[in-house]
Amino acid sequence: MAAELYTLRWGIIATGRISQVFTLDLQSDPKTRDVHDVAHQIVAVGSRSVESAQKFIDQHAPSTQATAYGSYAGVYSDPNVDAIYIGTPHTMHYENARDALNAGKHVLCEKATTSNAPELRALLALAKEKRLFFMEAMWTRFQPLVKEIKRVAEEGSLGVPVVLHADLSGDFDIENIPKTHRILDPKLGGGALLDLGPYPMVWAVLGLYEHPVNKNARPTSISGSILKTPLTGVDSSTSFTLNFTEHLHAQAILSCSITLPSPSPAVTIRYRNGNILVQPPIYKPTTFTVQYFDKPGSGKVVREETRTFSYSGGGWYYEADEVAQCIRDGKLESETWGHDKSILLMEVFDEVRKQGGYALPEGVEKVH
Ligand SMILES: NC(=O)C1=CN([C@@H]2O[C@H](COP(=O)(O)OP(=O)(O)OC[C@H]3O[C@@H](n4cnc5c(N)ncnc54)[C@H](OP(=O)(O)O)[C@@H]3O)[C@@H](O)[C@H]2O)C=CC1
Ligand SMILES: O=C1OC[C@@H](O)[C@H](O)[C@H]1O
Repeated sequence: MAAELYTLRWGIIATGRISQVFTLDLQSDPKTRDVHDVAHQIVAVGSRSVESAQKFIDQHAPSTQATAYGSYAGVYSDPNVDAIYIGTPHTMHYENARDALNAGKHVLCEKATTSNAPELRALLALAKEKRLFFMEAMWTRFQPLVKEIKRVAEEGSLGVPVVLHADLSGDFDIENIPKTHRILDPKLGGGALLDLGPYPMVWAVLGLYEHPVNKNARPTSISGSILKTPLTGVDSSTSFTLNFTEHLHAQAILSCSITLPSPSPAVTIRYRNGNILVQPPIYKPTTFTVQYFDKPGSGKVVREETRTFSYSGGGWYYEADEVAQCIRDGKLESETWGHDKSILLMEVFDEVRKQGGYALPEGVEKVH
């Protein structure tokens, strides 16, 4: 018997770049990715101006008959909306998600989920109290290639992980963009760590934290180093290391920069029996290679398999399908990217910012 179709009705908050591509992906037919049990409908778009919301609908969702609102609050109070997608800059996520939850809506919130871990903890407590679903929009974790890497990493041939390197960097042309751009403005949580850091972290979570031998044990130590740009004082390059020593003896060496592209491979997970190499971009990789050694620890590669994945659209629809399936099933969090992982990310970022001396301007962090 065919599964009954559940349609999730979305309200989109903000009309910037990520909201545009996410909205396009929501409109792609789930059957094209072999999803037959959930569908998506865009019913409302909220912007700081109604003209911008209407322009967004005309350009990116013309066949949806979505309602345009000149405020985010309009979307929160629309009775036709089930779930809110939050695509504002990082430092607004806390207030936006709080208001959406207080209005009784489920939430999918862009990364970095909040400005700091206390804000996220407050949101998660609120979501729990209201019995509403909340998920960080960690789209990478839901992509088929990433799920396949997890299968390879855990099927046993490679043994336990020892060292994981992951980098996400990009040349944001920081000398020439306005200092008010979200990547440079400290009031918007600018810099590499909060914008790009979630991606090296998703690989550390997948390769080490989630590894069955690790039993979801958190890192036992975190050390970070921050290089700030004199332009605005945000971090232009950041590196951080996590040790997982409770059940593994493994280390994640992570980095991000807004001044140059990533190296290739940009993720390397090193095991006693081989390596997994992932080509950039690590937020949406299409190619990975698995290398197997002749004997444990030798480093002599005797077998190598490279696999390439492709799919149409942007790849954000996988996380949207997860949200729809979870809400349909009455879940309050995703089993794949649960609250523990979002908290871990924010706690790591708080610690790295503390060690690196990157404090957000007074008043930006709403909960301490
Ligand atoms: N998952 C992914 O692949 C990606 C995620 N992101 C995340 O999405 C978020 C937004 O990024 P992105 O779309 O690139 O950003 P943009 O600057 O393109 O858009 C942000 C939008 O937020 C709204 N906004 C509200 N207040 C402000 C403010 N004070 N300054 C600027 N914008 C404001 C605006 O919409 P309006 O005027 O309609 O209110 C604006 O268009 C970030 O947290 C980022 O980390 C970004 C890129 C990719
Ligand atoms: O989420 C993201 O992924 C790609 C990056 O270029 C972007 O800045 C970031 O927000």
